[in-house]
Amino acid sequence: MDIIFIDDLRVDTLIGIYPREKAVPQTIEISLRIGASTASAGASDDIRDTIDYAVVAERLRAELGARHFNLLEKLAEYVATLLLEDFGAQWVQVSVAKLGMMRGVRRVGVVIERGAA
Ligand SMILES: Nc1nc2c(c(=O)[nH]1)N=C([C@H](O)[C@@H](O)CO)CN2
Repeated sequence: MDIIFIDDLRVDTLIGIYPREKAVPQTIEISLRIGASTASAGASDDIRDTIDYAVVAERLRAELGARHFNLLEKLAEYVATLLLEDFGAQWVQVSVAKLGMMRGVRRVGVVIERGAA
């Protein structure tokens, strides 16, 4: 399977189970592996024949900037569903990380895979 990827996309969103996390946006990092055939864009050299990673990034910033999720698991599920249903991905791996949440830990997060590899 071909892969279109985005690494460490920074997005501001309300995320977390604590009252402060529901009121103050945090910056999270999202990394995506988007499984989709790139053969037709590889032949045509036309952006309309592929999943435009710039459009994906802007869509995620807009969607997540307007929402609150308690858990990273739920946010990752939301992103995976969006990529499969709205962007026509066949398979996705979604990694979502919070930064500096715990003393002595750089990042914490979840990685999920959805769709058919
Ligand atoms: N598996 C998870 N564990 C935790 C999450 C989460 O989203 N998934 N979230 C929190 C708090 O919101 C966190 O920000 C406090 O450090 C705790 N554990």
